[in-house]
Amino acid sequence: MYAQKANAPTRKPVTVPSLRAMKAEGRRIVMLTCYDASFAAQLEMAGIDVALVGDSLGMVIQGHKSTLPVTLDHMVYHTSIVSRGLDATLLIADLPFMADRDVAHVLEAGAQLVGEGGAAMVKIEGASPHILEAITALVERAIPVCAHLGLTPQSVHKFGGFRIQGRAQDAADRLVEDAKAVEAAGADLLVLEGIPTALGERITRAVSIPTIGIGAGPHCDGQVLVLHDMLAVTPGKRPKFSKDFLAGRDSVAAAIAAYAEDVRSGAFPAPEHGFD
Ligand SMILES: Nc1nc(=O)c2c([nH]1)NC[C@@H]1CN(c3ccc(C(=O)N[C@@H](CCC(=O)O)C(=O)O)cc3)CN21
Ligand SMILES: CC(C)C(=O)C(=O)O
Ligand SMILES: [Mg+2]
Repeated sequence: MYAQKANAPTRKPVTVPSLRAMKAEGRRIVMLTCYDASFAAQLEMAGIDVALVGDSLGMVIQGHKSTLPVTLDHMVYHTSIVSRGLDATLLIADLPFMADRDVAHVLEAGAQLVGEGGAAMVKIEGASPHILEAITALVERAIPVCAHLGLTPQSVHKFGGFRIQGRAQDAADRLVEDAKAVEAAGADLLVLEGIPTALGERITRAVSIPTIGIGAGPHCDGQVLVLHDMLAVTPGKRPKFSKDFLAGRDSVAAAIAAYAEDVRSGAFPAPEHGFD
């Protein structure tokens, strides 16, 4: 961890219980992905609540076309270097593709991401029976879990691309049931990705744990974006739900601060960042 800057204001550490308190009090949760110590220090100084070491690093750091080639070793490495740049910001790490092959692998991955990597929480995609079992197994060992539903990128081949999920009524109903199931299994946080705005609102009301949206509309309890998308350094096409916060600003610090302010005020996401 970097030493506290002499005149930097101190911030209370963000914790798993404090995220629940934020939902209860209607204070929006600000989350960004992060992959190294220097950017972690930028997130820390901007007062970002949660940093996510996403397996999106396979795309924006490694240059792959999906998140599937990312390994547990890659995730542990990036989690450990991000953790050195953080202080009060809560750190979450993604479980990579196929770390969920069985509960033993999930627990080993959780042990490495939290024990070696320094994450406070791990994120796992989906709500199939073996995922629910894995969530409970982690929570029973005091590893808090962030669930992830909707456009879960590790299912890209099943979806036939990065497609918005939950558009049909039956698919929407299934996602509401999945959200209740991950909460019942013990998840403390829920990322909703690539779903219609109305469904983001419905799920946020159906669960008592905070929801964090990315392409899920403005009614979620918080928002997350891929860091490279909001700084517009992602090569090629960026998802429609992202926004360039560096445009018209003169520093990375100003862009990250503006993102935090716009999420907290409700200015981001705007209707054009959502799906009907
Ligand atoms: N740079 C980056 N940003 C992300 O948000 C992101 C990643 N990488 N990698 C992992 C996943 C993949 N994600 C993506 C990627 C593309 C679309 C996309 O192109 N969506 C279309 C909508 C398609 C539809 O309507 O069904 C879009 O226009 O945004 C969405 C999510 C989100 N995550
Ligand atoms: C987009 C977020 C939610 C993610 O899972 C990632 O960055 O890998
Ligand atoms: Mg991910």
